Amino acid sequence: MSNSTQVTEIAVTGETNYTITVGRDLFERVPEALGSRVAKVLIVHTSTVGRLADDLRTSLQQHYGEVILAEVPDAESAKRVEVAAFCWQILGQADFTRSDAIIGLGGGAVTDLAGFVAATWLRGVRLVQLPTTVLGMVDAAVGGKTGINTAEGKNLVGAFYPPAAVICDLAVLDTLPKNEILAGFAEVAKCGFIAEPEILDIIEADVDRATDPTTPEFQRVVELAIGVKARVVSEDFKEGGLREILNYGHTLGHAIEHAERYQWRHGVAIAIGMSYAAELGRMSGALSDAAVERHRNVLTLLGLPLSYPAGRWPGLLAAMQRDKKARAGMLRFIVLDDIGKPRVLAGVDESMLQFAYQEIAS
Ligand SMILES: NC(=O)c1ccc[n+]([C@@H]2O[C@H](COP(=O)([O-])OP(=O)(O)OC[C@H]3O[C@@H](n4cnc5c(N)ncnc54)[C@H](O)[C@@H]3O)[C@@H](O)[C@H]2O)c1
Ligand SMILES: O=C(O)C(=O)C[C@@H](O)[C@H](O)[C@H](O)COP(=O)(O)O
Ligand SMILES: [Zn+2]
Repeated sequence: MSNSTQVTEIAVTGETNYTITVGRDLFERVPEALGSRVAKVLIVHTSTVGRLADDLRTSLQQHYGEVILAEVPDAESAKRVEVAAFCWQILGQADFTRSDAIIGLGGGAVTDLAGFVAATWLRGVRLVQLPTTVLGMVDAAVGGKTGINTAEGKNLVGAFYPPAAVICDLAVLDTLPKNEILAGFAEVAKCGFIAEPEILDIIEADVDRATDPTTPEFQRVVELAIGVKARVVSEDFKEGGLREILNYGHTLGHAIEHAERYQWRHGVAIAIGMSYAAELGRMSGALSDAAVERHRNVLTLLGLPLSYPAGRWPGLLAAMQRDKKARAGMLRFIVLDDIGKPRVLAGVDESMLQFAYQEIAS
């Protein structure tokens, strides 16, 4: 078990090369991550991490000519084209060039937006991600998927755009409310289900320690989850195949987020999506009752929901048709044959989809 103050570096390789650093009190490394060519820096953040943004700006002003703050609306309200346009306007008015840089400082919503702005400004400027939620650290900020939502659905506009570096400073989680930590653990558990059962063991052994950012168990599960993502992204950056496994629970989960008008936390919706995917895995043949029960147990330990109202099925089915994994109008899901054995399930009969939904409907 690693010491909670140790610093770990996890490499993403292949089509792209960068390092994810995990530890405590790491923000002094930001100038090194930005590099010496940079003259101006834009820090995209929400008011919830305003103090961090102010402190970071003050420290970066010793190194760079201009450090600008862009405060954006909270949570999913940040992932709108109007907010991207607000950032583009700041960049334009500050004469940002290709040798300048953007920092995403916040939860997954901010890092998705900041990444998208970095990918699109002048067709790409340097990006450093400083995630401040568990979900951002294990997932959103670390894999180079960037994007915003549209009225029709989640993440429908975006780009694959790698960061130059990701710094996961666990100390910034001191202010993160417990319900946000637990929502982020949906993606941690996802990595446990699809690839790394040790994560599930640690959660089952002592969920309070596993979800307490000051413990070695917490740093261990965060690093294991980042390791899963880094390995997958290194092999398949642009989601030609393997990367789809990171979408476990997301087909229904994204439809629920849409149905809830993006007022729910992503991880909470994904928890229900994984409970559904487990039922589909059982019905499509291979997943054992015990493995389905393990999903329920782990998600319940984390205080995450497993079910959604029965009457919402028609709307969810319509929203799922817009899932990025669908091909020629045919829905595809990630299901498990066993814990750690994901596969694509395609061409499923609508009646089976509905039958699986009945198993999780409240
Ligand atoms: N790009 C990807 O690969 C990827 C992966 C997973 C999720 N996502 C996206 O990430 C988003 C969800 O991210 P999230 O769960 O971090 O939600 P979020 O970004 O909405 O943050 C959750 C809440 O925590 C607050 N917050 C953030 N850091 C804080 C801190 N240190 N102290 C106190 N409050 C803090 C935020 O202001 C917000 O209110 C979704 O839009 C989802 O689609 C993207
Ligand atoms: O990194 C990936 O690939 C993922 O699928 C990770 C997901 O947890 C994440 O929510 C991602 O944003 C989903 O992407 P989408 O393209 O299905 O919207
Ligand atoms: Zn996700």
